[in-house]
Amino acid sequence: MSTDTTSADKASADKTPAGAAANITKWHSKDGRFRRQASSFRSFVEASPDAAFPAEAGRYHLYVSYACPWAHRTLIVRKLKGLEGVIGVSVVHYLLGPGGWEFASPSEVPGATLDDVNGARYLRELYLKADPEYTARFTVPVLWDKKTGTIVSNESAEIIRMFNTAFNGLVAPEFRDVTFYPADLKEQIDEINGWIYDTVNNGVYKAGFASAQDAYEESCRAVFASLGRIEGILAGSEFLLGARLTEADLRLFTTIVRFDPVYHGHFKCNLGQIATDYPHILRWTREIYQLPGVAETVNMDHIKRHYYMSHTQINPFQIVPLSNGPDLSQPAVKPAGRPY
Ligand SMILES: N[C@@H](CCC(=O)N[C@@H](CS)C(=O)NCC(=O)O)C(=O)O
Repeated sequence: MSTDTTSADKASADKTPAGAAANITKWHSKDGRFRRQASSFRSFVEASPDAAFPAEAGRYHLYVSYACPWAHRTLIVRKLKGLEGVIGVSVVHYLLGPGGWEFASPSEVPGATLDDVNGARYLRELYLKADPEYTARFTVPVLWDKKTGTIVSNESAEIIRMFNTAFNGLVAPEFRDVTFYPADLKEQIDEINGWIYDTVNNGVYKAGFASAQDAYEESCRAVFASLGRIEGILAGSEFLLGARLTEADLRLFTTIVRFDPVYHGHFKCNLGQIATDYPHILRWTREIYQLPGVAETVNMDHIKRHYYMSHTQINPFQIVPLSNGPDLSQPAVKPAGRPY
């Protein structure tokens, strides 16, 4: 992940509401390219009771947005690892407004929650509680430690690794051996995550937030080159790395469910669509969507409203398009192709 310091990185440094309002949508650097900042809180919950952050039921709390593809990964792994009774969740309002992510009652915004753990109105309050000197962006997801009152991690890639193993002693027996990062596939998972992160997960953002034509075109073409490569892999394989569902699939899935309804139009990734041009990716998306518990982590209303209504520099009238993309509840039919 890039650690370049950009004007976007510093966008949240001005903590006054006016400063935040002026900066919240400034995501691109002087050269017109979007660079995602590196996450700041990088501790790990571990199984050992002697660890700085030992796994304990009810001690850790996850703050997410249903809209955010990075937060979405953590929600899926929490669900598929049977961690719902062990780690609580709070969900922010879909709108990323001038003050950053804000909590809302479910009666005000269905699907959102208030912050029952810290009583915060804005997510930024948690960051400043954890580190009063914090000057970077106030992002979701956040894994919060209720015992020490701090942020364990705000890096989704690492939160899903913790969820994968650290809490195994606390989950029901049927979830203990479930792993999305099996020892024999680690290298392959890391390798595929690398190019999928750069060209697809983050690639759509690089296309969408580019403020220079060449930066947009380069990123958009890279998105579709990788989708073509992925379509080829999934034509001959049930999941990205064979018959086992891994972390690599879950990380890609959250971008693909947003692709047709959001990235195709809003981020101008319009050289193709999953529904019509990538039958193998569509089959794979449906397969994952239909795993028990996954569909309830996909809130298309929050997803669409977040992107189309928050990024007013791209969509000033905040019109939210009607389509939700392909119906993922339809049977996951394998199109004609190589047998796997
Ligand atoms: N590296 C982080 C990235 C998280 C991230 O960029 N989240 C976005 C939402 S999709 C966010 O909260 N942005 C708020 C902001 O930048 O002000 C992760 O994967 O956990």
